[in-house]
Amino acid sequence: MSKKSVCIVGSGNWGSAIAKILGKNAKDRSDQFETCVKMWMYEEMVDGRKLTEIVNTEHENVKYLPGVKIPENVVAIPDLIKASEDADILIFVLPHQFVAKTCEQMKGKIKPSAIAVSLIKGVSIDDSGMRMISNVIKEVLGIECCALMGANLAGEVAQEQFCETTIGCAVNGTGELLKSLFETPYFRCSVVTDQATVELCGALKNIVGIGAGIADGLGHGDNTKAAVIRLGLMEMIKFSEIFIPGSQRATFFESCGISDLVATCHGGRNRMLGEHIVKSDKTVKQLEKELLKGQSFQGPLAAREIFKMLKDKNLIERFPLFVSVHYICLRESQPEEFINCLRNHPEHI
Ligand SMILES: NC(=O)C1=CN([C@@H]2O[C@H](COP(=O)(O)OP(=O)(O)OC[C@H]3O[C@@H](n4cnc5c(N)ncnc54)[C@H](O)[C@@H]3O)[C@@H](O)[C@H]2O)C=CC1
Ligand SMILES: O=C(CO)COP(=O)(O)O
Repeated sequence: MSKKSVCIVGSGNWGSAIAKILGKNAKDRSDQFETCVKMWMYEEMVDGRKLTEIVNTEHENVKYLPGVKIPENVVAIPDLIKASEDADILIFVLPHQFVAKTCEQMKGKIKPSAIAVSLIKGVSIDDSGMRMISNVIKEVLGIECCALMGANLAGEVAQEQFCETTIGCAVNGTGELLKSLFETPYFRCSVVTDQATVELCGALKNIVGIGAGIADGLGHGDNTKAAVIRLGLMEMIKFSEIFIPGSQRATFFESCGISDLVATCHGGRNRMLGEHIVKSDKTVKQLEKELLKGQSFQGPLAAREIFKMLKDKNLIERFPLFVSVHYICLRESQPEEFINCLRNHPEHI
């Protein structure tokens, strides 16, 4: 079998943490993978220097993952086509709003035999309905695309603290190939075939994470947070039953399901957003700029997209938690209303 070359499409907080894993594994498993891992970087200036130049000389993404060394065999490249044209495995790890445009630029310029894996937590909604991000990648590029999601807060993964993740992949053999690319003693990968549910969990848990932050901001404790997690999980399951034919309940017990939900509701950026929505009167956009300094909250966009789906299908009453988070993010509803939403949730009737 010829060696596979790897390109990471994206280089933010999670992209940089995963670059640390992939760089080491590509080097250690040189019978399977090319040692050089290319990383496409959306170029920007940091203190008067190009970020790609900083990464390639100091081997650290000083803007998105400061304090963590990235292996020297990971090379940051500002030109998307140069980074991706020779790759056998494309790892997509961008905020979900940038995926379609990025893929359009790559269309027709990558290896037709390449495979992709999406680490992106979000969905794409348009007039034709909902598509998983892997489907957007698949349709634009015409290649196979799997998904990898789990309870994987980037900073903790970069510190090599133990965690699990889920690879969603229905194609025989590809899941095992991806497992051997990603797995480390501190990053354990399980492969499941129910890929759509894996991806949907990744998108929906960000909405629930904002709800957990709202409860925190209002001064509520662990019992309330547990209720947010349970009711959020029930809405996630119900949503998947309605919108994903064949979705399996067991997938919610993988890392991509309950574990990611718990991690996000305790330590995620979306949880932090919810808390600050309560404690200030700033917009989500202002809070993103101030709190994340270039990183991105994926929850508010997911809440807007899911709200649109629910409205189109006349299902708003059945998903009060998702809907309440959406209105609070828009500042069209007071954060205190979130607790009423929990109190009156249809799960209690
Ligand atoms: N950060 C985390 O702990 C985790 C994040 N994820 C998911 O991974 C995905 C990527 O997240 P992060 O790496 O954290 O990104 P991030 O939140 O750090 O976003 C910043 C990235 O977006 C890039 N960017 C800005 N404008 C762009 C444009 N116009 N086109 C293309 N790229 C642009 C920036 O260069 C930077 O690389 C998201 O879907 C997120 O939900 C998944 C697991 C963990
Ligand atoms: O997906 C994540 C952890 O698995 C990160 O969540 P946040 O985007 O809320 O930080």
